[in-house]
Amino acid sequence: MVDINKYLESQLALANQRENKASKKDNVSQKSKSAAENISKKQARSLNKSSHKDSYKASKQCEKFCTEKPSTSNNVGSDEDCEYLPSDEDETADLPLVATSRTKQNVKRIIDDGDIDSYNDRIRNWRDGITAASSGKFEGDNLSADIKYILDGNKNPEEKHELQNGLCIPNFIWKQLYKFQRTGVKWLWELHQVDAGGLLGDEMGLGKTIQIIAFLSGLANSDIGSWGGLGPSIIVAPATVIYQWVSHFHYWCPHLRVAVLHHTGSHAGNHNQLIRDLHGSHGIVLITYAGVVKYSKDLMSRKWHYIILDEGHKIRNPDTQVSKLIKQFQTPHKLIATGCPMQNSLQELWSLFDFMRPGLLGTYAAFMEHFAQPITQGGYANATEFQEATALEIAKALKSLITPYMLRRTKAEVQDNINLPEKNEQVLFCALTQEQRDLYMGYLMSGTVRSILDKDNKYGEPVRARMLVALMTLRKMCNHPDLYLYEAQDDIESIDEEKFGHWKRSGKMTVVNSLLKIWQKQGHRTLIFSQSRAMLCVLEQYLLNQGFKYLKMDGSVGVGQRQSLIKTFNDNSEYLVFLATTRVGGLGVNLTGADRVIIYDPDWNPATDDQAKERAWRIGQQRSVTVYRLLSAGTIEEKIYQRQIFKHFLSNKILVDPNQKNVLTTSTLQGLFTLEEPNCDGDTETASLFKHTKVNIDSAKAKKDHMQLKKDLSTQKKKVAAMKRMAKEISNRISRNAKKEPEVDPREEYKKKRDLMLNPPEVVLPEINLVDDNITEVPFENVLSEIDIVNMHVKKDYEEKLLKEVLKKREEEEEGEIVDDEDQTEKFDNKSSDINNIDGVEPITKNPEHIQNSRRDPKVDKHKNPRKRKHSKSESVSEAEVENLVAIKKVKKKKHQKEKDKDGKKQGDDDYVLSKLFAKSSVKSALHHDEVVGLAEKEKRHRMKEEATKRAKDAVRAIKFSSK
Ligand SMILES: Nc1ncnc2c1ncn2[C@@H]1O[C@H](COP(=O)(O)OP(=O)(O)OP(=O)(O)O)[C@@H](O)[C@H]1O
Repeated sequence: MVDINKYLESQLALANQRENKASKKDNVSQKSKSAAENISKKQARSLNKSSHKDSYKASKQCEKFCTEKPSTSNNVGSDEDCEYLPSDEDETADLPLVATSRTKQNVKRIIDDGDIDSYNDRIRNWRDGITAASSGKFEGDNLSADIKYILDGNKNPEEKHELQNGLCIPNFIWKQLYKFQRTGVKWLWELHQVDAGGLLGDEMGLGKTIQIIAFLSGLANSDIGSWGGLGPSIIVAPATVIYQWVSHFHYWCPHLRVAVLHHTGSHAGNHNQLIRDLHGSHGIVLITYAGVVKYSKDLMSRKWHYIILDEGHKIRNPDTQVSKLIKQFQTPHKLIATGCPMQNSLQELWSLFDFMRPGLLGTYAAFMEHFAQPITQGGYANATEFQEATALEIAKALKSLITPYMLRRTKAEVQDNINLPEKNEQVLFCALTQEQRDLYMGYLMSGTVRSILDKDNKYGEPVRARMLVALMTLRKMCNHPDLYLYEAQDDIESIDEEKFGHWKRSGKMTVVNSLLKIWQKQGHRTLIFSQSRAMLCVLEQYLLNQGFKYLKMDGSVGVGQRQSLIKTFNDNSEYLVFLATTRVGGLGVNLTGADRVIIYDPDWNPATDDQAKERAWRIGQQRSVTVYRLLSAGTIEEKIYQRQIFKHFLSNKILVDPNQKNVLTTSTLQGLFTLEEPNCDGDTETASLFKHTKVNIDSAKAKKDHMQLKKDLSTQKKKVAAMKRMAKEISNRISRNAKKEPEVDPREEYKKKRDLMLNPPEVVLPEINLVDDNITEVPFENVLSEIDIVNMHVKKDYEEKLLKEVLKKREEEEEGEIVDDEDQTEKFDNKSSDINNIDGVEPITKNPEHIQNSRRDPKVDKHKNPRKRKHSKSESVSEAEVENLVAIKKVKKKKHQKEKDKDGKKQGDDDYVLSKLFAKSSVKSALHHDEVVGLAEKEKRHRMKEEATKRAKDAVRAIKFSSK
């Protein structure tokens, strides 16, 4: 007989063994398991409490755990900083004026014209300023564009530039505009004349604000139309940039009254009174998107001339209250300004056009069926050939439908005008720490995740809500284990404050730590963006501990103070870091004081991250910019990045090139809830998908470059020290002599300088505008793109021939360059093997195309600068005819070489930083972001096309000229 007790005991022992084996196999600690259990219970409770129908509420409930951390207790919760939520939820908060103590320092507020007395004071000061500037006595600091115009030696600030059909733009603005911005103003004027709405979609940082202000100022200065110029208008903008508009208006168009309809505005009293006053004086109401919801009834009770939506993609979701309300405004003119007209899906484009050109894209249902669906379908990598062909044709049709009402220029297209410094953008795949890995795995095995992946859904809860919560939890772990553990903890007392948020416990923070330390030494200033306020607090604590001086901007900083905070950072180089949430600090603002950007965590919406990084790389930036997007390797963050790439592809297909090819397939639900191990090459999924874009580092060369740079710096330092000594000696001598010589009156000095400014020695100024507005008749549809004009007039085969010629010429030039650089290439080849010997770094195969690209410097292409070309007569003469020409070429070549060397060093700087990170194994691999989203390739093609087009234009001109 079998002893039942013995049998049971043996079974129990076996079961225990199995369990132990299993737990050994899943490699997850007890701490991780209990944290996952705890959090699963808590999340289930919070889901039960919230409405199951509303997944958004559920995810917010979860988010609360994070924002309730002790270190953030002084912060006010705000929808602006919705942590980790898909970004279709927008900033809608009407925030009270609260600022952390650190942000209060040195911050001077910008005052709008809501209060009539302060408006009158400002106008009086401005008029006094004009008088003072005209008589050479201006000493104030309230500089406006017209005063600067006088100080620059121009006598009459009333001079105007007249466009066709009578729009008069003050010269002090017109002369400041870049050529492409002038085209933008003309385009706005064309739209105005045909009563059409439009979308100014220039890439971020190209001065959409200034183009709109120049145009409005033109209207205000011209007696035209039923309003006799500019009528009362509304500008809707995100809270963070509302005061940026005020300061831009005060600078460029000082006489206009612009008032902020928001509780931070200077107007005290009834808002209806303010609306009435502004309406009566043809002023401008500046209002936030949340403000439109609040005051829509009062605003809509009057007729307005213009309604302009800055960052108009805020109405991309047609179902939100704000979109619906804004579309009810019946103004004759409607404009949208946004650098990201399409972010996630085609429905967004429909929504924007539904505001400014209702009916153009049909009804929502028809658009989705006939346009959106086939284009999206044809975009997947597994689409059939027919689906692809259909998508291409429909995308082309859609592009040509919207083109007349949308003007979009990229930075690459206008680089010759604006001369932006280099930008290097990379995606760094950071290793998780052991603790993060353990927690991640533990949570993947928890009940919450199991219930999501359960096909039968026997748990009965809405999957979307649970999924959002689970994804947010994983993202917290990727950022820092404590964001998760704090939430999982039952007992807050047990939290070890010493260790809480320590940088060594997070892979990405380890990378940040290394980056900041190197950059501090190199004299760079950094913007750090995170989706999450809790993460910002962890980062803030780190910065405090390390003694880095920083400023921080999130939803808790009052709307009225944000602009001043930004100015403080830009003006004071003592602040090394600017911390901001992506939603608050990433939209519309100018943060050119920094030249390094870290995007700490990716957003589902690529435009949110793109917006953030563009804060530094924009007009006004003097230094080359490096952007690092941090991703935790193998985690949910990689999947988010892959979604970003797909969305990029979709918007490029409509806005840029319908022929764009996709590389990604649809991802599965299971795929989101995995932790991928690197493959045999050490790459995770994304890195191996985009292997061709991998960053190649010659660590030995990087080190050498770095040492050289250091040496240069120390030589420079020595030179500076010697110069200082000399300066001291000279100043001693001067002070000895000073007793003998009469003192120079500083007023006399100033007078002399002013006289020189007012009557400068005669210089022949280069003519900037190639086309005279008064004599050129440019039909409306053609103002959109000069390239299109030529394309329409020039035969296709002729174009192809030109293209071939250009390509041939390029090849020849490149060959020349390659021969020049052969020695260097050899060195590169020999040393590139060094990096393969570093621990934790996978072997890197050199991509010859990448090396070639990095050698090519578009800035030095002599055909690129139309201004120079116009005045360089020597170019039309052969070298043999003009002796000096060779010398000019040589000089140019030297300059070319110098610029190349400089860029090489900049690149070396970045390579050095990366090689350090690789050496520490904190970064697994790195990709070139621009190449991943296909932009680099596109830019290359664009430049080629541009060159061919320019030639075609010249040819057309030559033919016209010859027939005269
Ligand atoms: N012609 C110009 N002269 C001087 N500064 C300019 C000019 N054009 C633009 N800028 C400056 O460039 C910066 C970017 O301009 P602006 O904020 O208008 O860009 P944007 O296209 O609206 O960007 P975003 O899409 O990010 O809001 C500003 O600091 C602006 O003052």
